Amino acid sequence: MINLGLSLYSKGISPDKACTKVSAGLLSLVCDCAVSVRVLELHPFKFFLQLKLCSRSGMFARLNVKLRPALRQAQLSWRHRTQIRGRSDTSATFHLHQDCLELSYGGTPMRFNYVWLRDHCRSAASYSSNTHQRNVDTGSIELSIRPDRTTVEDGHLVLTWPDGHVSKYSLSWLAENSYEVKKQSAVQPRILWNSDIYKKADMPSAKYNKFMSSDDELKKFLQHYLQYGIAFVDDVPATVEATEEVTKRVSLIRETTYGRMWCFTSDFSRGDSAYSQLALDRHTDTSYFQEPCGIQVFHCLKHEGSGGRTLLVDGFYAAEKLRQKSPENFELLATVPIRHEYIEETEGHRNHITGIGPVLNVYPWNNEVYLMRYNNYDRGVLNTVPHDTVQRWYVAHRELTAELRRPENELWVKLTPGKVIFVDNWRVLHGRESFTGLRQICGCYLTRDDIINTARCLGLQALS
Ligand SMILES: C[N+](C)(C)CCCC[C@H](N)C(=O)O
Ligand SMILES: O=C(O)CCC(=O)C(=O)O
Ligand SMILES: [Fe+2]
Repeated sequence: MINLGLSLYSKGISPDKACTKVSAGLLSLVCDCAVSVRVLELHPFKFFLQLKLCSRSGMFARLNVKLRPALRQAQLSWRHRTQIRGRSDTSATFHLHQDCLELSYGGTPMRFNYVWLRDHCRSAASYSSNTHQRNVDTGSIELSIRPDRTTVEDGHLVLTWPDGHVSKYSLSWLAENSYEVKKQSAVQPRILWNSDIYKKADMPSAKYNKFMSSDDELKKFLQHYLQYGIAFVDDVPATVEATEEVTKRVSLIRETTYGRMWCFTSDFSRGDSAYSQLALDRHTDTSYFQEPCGIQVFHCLKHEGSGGRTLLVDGFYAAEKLRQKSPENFELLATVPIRHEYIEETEGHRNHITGIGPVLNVYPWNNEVYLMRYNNYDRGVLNTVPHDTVQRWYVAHRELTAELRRPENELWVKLTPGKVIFVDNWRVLHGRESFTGLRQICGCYLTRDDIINTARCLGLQALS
């Protein structure tokens, strides 16, 4: 870890404000080693800003900048997150321990297990660079394996194994793939929002024609979606077909018991409150699936009446508030498995679906929330929790509910014909106001894997 003083040539930065006020390229930092740097990308994450920096001499680095909201002209401490790339003078040192090889490179000490190193050999015999698949038979690696010879040559760690096989790993590959670097990185850089933050960010909607024809427009849309968990396409013809066309640009449609593309109105055609005129409190959908649907798409094709606005709440913003205020309640919601259930017994439909998992799902290596299940309508009988935990669970659930219900966290939008919204159903809760008159909504669910696949193929950082 390197600690340097930094002067921030941008005033009034706080974690919340940073989300809206600062965008890539606006910050100029000068560090006390007299290297002036430019910000290429910026991702606010918890109490850090993640910056991708480029110096005049072309060095790249990713940094976590810790924010101290109280300071206006902030003196910030910063932490090296990954190696500095493109430097020929980057030195590396290694140490062979009993159980691992310790490598110091780019300021980060990293430990690599010996079996791991043999297992991750990238030589042609061990790994196919065409198919990106492993050829090594992991089951045949001696569990007590150690290299006979270890050197660093030309930016690579070179190991010779007892059977004579040589493995070469580029130092930057090792750094990028080390646990030490991963545990400091956000899998998905996000901008957490309340209504004010989202409105001030003033994110533009994509426009149908451009969205359908330009990959750049699609990329911008996906960047927006990945950062905020919601994104809009405007000027879409108010038909199911055009809505389907738009969704197919980003992902495969996930067919469910509601169909592939669905169209619903308040006709009680299904045994669920969505098919009524009632208000619906904030919730995530399909919490009763073992894997809740990743994305929900809505397009209001028609509304002749009043009310019916859509409510959106960033569940991860609320979860982070809970983590700050009551880490033990956060922990409880992240560990106690609960059941959600969908029981439908109507003339045309019989379904009984259940899914079990905690309200908050957190990656264990970096404590990042990646999925929230929150649906009080569909929450099943609570019998997966021992007696002495039940009361504590309700207290924790209440505290999360209070955060989710803060008026300042509510973003209300009226969906109108032409406006298609994509909602990250693992993160952003939706609800609706009660309404009168004929209101027709079409949409579909999408698979999360596929939208992220599209984003990654367009060069965006998504779940890396
Ligand atoms: C979207 N569509 C109207 C098709 C289905 C609605 C499903 C509603 C269910 N209670 C849930 O939250 O999953
Ligand atoms: O009617 C709406 O706006 C949304 C209803 C709902 O929650 C859903 O369909 O999942
Ligand atoms: Fe819903």
